[in-house]
Amino acid sequence: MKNTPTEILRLEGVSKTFPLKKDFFGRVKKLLKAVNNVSLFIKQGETLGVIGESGCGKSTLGKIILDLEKPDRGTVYYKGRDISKLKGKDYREYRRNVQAVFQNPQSSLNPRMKIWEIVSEGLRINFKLSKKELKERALSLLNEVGLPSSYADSYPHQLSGGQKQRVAIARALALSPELIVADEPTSALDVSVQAQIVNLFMDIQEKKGISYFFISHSLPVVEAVSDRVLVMYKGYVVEEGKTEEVFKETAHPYTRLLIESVPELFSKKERKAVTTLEAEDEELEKGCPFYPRCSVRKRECLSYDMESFKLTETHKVSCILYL
Ligand SMILES: Nc1ncnc2c1ncn2[C@@H]1O[C@H](COP(=O)(O)OP(=O)(O)OP(=O)(O)O)[C@@H](O)[C@H]1O
Repeated sequence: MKNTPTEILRLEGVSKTFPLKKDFFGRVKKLLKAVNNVSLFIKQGETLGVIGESGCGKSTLGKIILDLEKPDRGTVYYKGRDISKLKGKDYREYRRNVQAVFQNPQSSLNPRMKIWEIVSEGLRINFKLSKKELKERALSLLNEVGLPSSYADSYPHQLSGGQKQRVAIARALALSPELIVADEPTSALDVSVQAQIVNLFMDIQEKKGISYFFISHSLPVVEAVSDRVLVMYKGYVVEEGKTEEVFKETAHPYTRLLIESVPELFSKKERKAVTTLEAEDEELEKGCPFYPRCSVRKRECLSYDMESFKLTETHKVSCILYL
């Protein structure tokens, strides 16, 4: 019998708001809903991609998974256990097993540390290892990410952007994590280097069976790496499904709009007539947040509570047209 992959992470009904406007006395006047009632799961060895335009809540969701932001509502489960209740050894295990690679390797690497020290820092903190052992482990990690050992004694400023991102990946791998939150890991890199880094992520996954929560506003990158995809709009997941469902059987008008804006993903014949209305991007008190920009909107959308509709076992959409 084939083993079903273990579920590494699950979010249930997670929301996060930030104070948007404060009055003269510092009292909060308006709240920004950055993440809105999001539920998701990530299984062992799979990549869950997240797409959506700037400010839709992708990074906040990533930070919630990493416990760098606390949700106001909802629960994050690591292997079935609520992370807000994990203590001591159990909490440390979760933090070791869920690592991050951020967009800008320049700012995420300490400029005063040598490359081998950066890569082995997590091991130094978590395990009692000698300097010799740490360096040996760092050299092997550099090798895993395609960097020659001769870089071990260099400093970050001596490396190119792509090489620095390889160092950040090696650092994330040092503690043998089960899940990596990769937040726009290729966006700061030259186009020619982006594909190499995407390939590195995929090679590592194949060898180690790691899972990725892969955030990117680049649709071709997300399509290439992901098994499943979430589409976010103003903090809501408006569509989710297997990669081919989201990209080929696109259901939500917003997802269609996103895909339309990347010409190489859609041949002219396949393009559907979805255009943005000229309406400004106004904030609605209730109803579908995409309403002001939607070309297929109806009056009922203004009272729609964003309940999701199952198109298949794996494909879900939050749009009143499907209810
Ligand atoms: N610490 C914070 N305080 C106040 N507002 C915040 C904070 N962090 C994020 N936000 C706001 O929450 C919303 C979602 O931000 P987030 O960074 O999660 O979006 P994103 O989809 O990752 O965008 P980008 O692609 O530009 O990184 C944005 O409007 C952002 O300004």
